[in-house]
Amino acid sequence: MAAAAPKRRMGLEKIGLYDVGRAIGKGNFATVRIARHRIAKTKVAVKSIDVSKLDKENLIKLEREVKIVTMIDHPHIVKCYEIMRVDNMLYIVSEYCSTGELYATLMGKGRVTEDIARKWFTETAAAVSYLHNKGIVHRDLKTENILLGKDSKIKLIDFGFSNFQTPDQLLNTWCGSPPYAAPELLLGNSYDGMKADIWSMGVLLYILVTGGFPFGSESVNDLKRSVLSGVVKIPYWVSVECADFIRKMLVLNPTKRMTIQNVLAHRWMHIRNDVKKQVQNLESSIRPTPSKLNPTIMMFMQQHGKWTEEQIIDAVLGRNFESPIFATYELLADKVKIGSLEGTGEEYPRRGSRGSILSGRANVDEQPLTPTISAHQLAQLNLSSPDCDSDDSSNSDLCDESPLSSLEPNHKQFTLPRGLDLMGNRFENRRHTLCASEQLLSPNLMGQFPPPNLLLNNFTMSPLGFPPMPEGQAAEFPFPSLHPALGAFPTTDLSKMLPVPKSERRASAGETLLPTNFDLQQHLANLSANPVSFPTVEEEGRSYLAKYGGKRNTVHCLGNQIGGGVQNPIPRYQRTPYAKAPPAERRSSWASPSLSQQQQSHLEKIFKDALQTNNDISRLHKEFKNLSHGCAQSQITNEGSSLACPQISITDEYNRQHNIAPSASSFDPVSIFQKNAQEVVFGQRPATAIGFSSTSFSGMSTPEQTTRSMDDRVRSIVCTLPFAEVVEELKSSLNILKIPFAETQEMVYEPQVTEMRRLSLPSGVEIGVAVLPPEHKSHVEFAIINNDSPTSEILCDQLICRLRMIDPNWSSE
Ligand SMILES: Nc1ncnc2c1ncn2[C@@H]1O[C@H](COP(=O)(O)OP(=O)(O)OP(=O)(O)O)[C@@H](O)[C@H]1O
Repeated sequence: MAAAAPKRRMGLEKIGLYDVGRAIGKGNFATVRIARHRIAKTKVAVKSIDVSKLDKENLIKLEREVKIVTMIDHPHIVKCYEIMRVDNMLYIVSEYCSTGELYATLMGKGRVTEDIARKWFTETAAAVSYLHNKGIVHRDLKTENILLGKDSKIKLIDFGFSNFQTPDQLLNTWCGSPPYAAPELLLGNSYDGMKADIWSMGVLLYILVTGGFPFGSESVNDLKRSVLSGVVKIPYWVSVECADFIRKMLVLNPTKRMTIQNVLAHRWMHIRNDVKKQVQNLESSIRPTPSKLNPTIMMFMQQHGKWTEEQIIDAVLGRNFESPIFATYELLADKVKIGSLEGTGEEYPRRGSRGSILSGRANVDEQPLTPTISAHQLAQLNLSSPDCDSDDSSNSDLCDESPLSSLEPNHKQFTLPRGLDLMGNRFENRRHTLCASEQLLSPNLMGQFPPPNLLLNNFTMSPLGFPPMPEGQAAEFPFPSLHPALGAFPTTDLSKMLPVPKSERRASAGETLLPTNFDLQQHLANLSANPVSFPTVEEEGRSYLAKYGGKRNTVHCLGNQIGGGVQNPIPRYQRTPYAKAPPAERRSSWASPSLSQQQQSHLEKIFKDALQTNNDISRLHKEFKNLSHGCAQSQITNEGSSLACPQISITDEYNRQHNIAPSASSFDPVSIFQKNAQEVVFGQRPATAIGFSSTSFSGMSTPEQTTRSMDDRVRSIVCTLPFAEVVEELKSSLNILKIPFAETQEMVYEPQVTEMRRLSLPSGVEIGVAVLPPEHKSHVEFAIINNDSPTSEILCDQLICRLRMIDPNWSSE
């Protein structure tokens, strides 16, 4: 039943104090993956770069990026927590924004209203103003480098091309993305990076309010021509103020172009918006280097991280980004909104006020050797992160079957409707930053740019899609040719945007990354020739089972007992009522509320019999038929056997999260069980009858109960004491601690069926006890499946300690 906890973190790589999961982004040289800090339990983004693959120029750039990200701290810039260097790899750990790129949002929405545009643009401008005031230029402002955090807050990322610039200095390196590049860059001139940023901001605002790019082009040369023409066509629905603003940012002559101060002062920015106050508030919310350290966090870190007070003080006040201590403190501080805890009089004094800088101890009050934390303090550490979406109590969306392949997972697993498929796969369509050297993109060589690519082909055609019809006008303009914006925007059918063939993705500097016209034609031909078809539910079920071997995440029954010796693909140590499979493999089983306890017991009994009588499941099959009789809302025929099991619903984590199938699919579990099932679940949750994996796209029934995502925070112990004694000990410990619990009895269907006792605590801790072969010892598992918190961890630790005390022969798995 149980295993050592680390082994359960399937698919999660451990780097430093992080469990690193699936990839969420890919850049020129970097892969960005989602991760979770093991102490703070905060989700973060980890950008990994293999430095051995970088040339000297890119190494310098990388070190500059590191320098810049560790010196900036702004509410609208993704915050860096830690820099790790392991072997050839460099990892930049930063706050995680789950909502994704503005680019993807715009791909879905098209243009946004001017009010929304104003909010996002003001936040971006505040971040750029902060950078420019610090003498930093971003040089790659674009919708792909703007993420949306919690509450749709803008978070600027990607400082790969940022640099320092003194007031009179001009820069020479060509970098950025062509559609956002200022004319002086396109011309290959030396340039003022700050003014180049303003140009990119002009393009950004244009995209926000129109849904398309301002300059059309068939190629970089055409783009250049279009930019240098000085003509910016702005559709009629854009307000006069906004059009004026855009034009002032897209001024060809950089010396006449707006500065960031002018941007913040433009009247469009002030419509229903107190920009000055907003920017001031933002600047004042930038946390200064803490003068005092939070005592609760200090104690928590001493207990959980086993660091000394001195180590913590040194790392935090020294802002040592290469120390896990600093990152842990900052992550915890962000959770408790440190500001609210400061000034309580209990703080640790800042380094500067101490007598001895070296020891850091002179003025520090002696703390108790074993610091204690009150429940109240612990609760504060468990607060959500105030700003970003980093707080999370589970690793549920960290893992994937194959972390790196997850860059294109859904493309393969689901057949999406045509438009969605092509638009939604941002990894295929997204534009990448070109990082060309000056020579490569010098005016003379620009004409020799590689073959036209789709992105550039579609500049005029609004890669973000045809501008949505003005509200209420759609009916009046049924045909694209009649669209009021037609004069300015040649139409493009976005559904025909072509995914970039892998072979053509650019790997590095200055490459073109998109397909040629030939590929486009081929693609269009294929589109009409092969209309997209959805797999049937059965096909999905079968293909999922074929792929994942019917894995599921709860009580197990060996598949090789059934249907001819297929080995259960899940190693014994992972087969636990609490272990979590990576999300790609995981699915939730929703049970039938109509399945009574009695019916369930009956099914269990038949199943047990089936195991003992040569795996004959015909009775079970019949039973399902009987069960389904009279409630056949969704008749599903599966190769001759017509069964209706509308209440046995299967969906998967991905569908649920992405609302693809808000409901689940139902299909005939018995037929699939006969052919493919490796495991069967009875009694996983009180009402669950049977569970299979599925990657269903088409939903049919409604989940009757919300699934609880299984966290992998599992502890375990193997006791030599009898099962009943272990259960009693746990129950009496909980009673002493005055912690209520619900007790349920379940069966674990191993070759030898055994009883399992489950104690469910309202705080989200689940304790399972079962006697398991081969030793027939009492295996106890503790899982925090909800509201992951240090308090829950401490409770599990205490109970484990208690069991160890009464059972000197205990062992770990
Ligand atoms: N903090 C984050 N939270 C969520 N997603 C992120 C985060 N940081 C990066 N990403 C995702 O990873 C992608 C690549 O990250 P980033 O732009 O930093 O890499 P890069 O190598 O500099 O990319 P490029 O070559 O496009 O400039 C982003 O576009 C974004 O989708």
